[in-house]
Amino acid sequence: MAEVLRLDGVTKSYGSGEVETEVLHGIDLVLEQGEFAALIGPSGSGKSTLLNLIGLLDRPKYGRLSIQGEEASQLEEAELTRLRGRAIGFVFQYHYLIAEFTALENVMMPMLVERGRPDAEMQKRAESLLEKVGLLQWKDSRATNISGGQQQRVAIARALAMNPALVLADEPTGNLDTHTADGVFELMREVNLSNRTTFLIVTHDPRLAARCDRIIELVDGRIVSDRPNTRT
Ligand SMILES: Nc1ncnc2c1ncn2[C@@H]1O[C@H](COP(=O)(O)OP(=O)(O)OP(=O)(O)O)[C@@H](O)[C@H]1O
Repeated sequence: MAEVLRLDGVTKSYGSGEVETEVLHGIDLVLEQGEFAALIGPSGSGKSTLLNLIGLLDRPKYGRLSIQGEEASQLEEAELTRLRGRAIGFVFQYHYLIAEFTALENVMMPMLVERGRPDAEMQKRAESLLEKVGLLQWKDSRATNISGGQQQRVAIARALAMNPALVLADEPTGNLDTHTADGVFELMREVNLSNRTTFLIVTHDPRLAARCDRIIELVDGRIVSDRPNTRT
């Protein structure tokens, strides 16, 4: 199986000198293509910090981190940005859609950033992604004129725009009611199964974690348990 992510002995500290505090202590983690994993743990255990490192938004203090075999610590900022854009999709608790843009334009954004100018192919791909998330008929609606669940579906379509190997989702259903959360979660699962996209999902919701294939638990900056979930 292809390895999408590898962390060896990754640490992260905040502050410096006497006030430096290590919040991640020697994280080892491998995610293979097609995995659907939950990252759980109490508030302050380091989940978002770990997601930021994996998402190449921040750098570890020590240790090695590679995405699709590319060792990130060796890369310059510009190369990191390129790797991030190509390999990783992000879904956050708040969707961060651009309010003035339509659903279609929001989904096209990552492709525009990469290629500079809109073209017909980009538009076709954005339309097919919106179709996949069940929102093609809303493509010309402004991001603010659709419901919270629909906004999060657009955010998922946007995360998939560059066909990433890995999607990092930080409390993707945290703002949604149970029914809508279930729909958004199902959608991520469908994408995982149909494209073999790897998902790492931070969640506080034990119901959702229980529907992932693997549950990784972080406590005080350490992985204290990492187990396959047999209940799915
Ligand atoms: N920018 C920062 N500067 C200093 N300390 C930080 C910073 N970000 C996080 N921390 C600290 O690092 C630790 C881990 O925080 P982190 O946000 O990663 O935890 P979390 O598990 O995601 O929590 P939550 O579930 O509440 O989002 C906490 O002790 C937090 O106070």
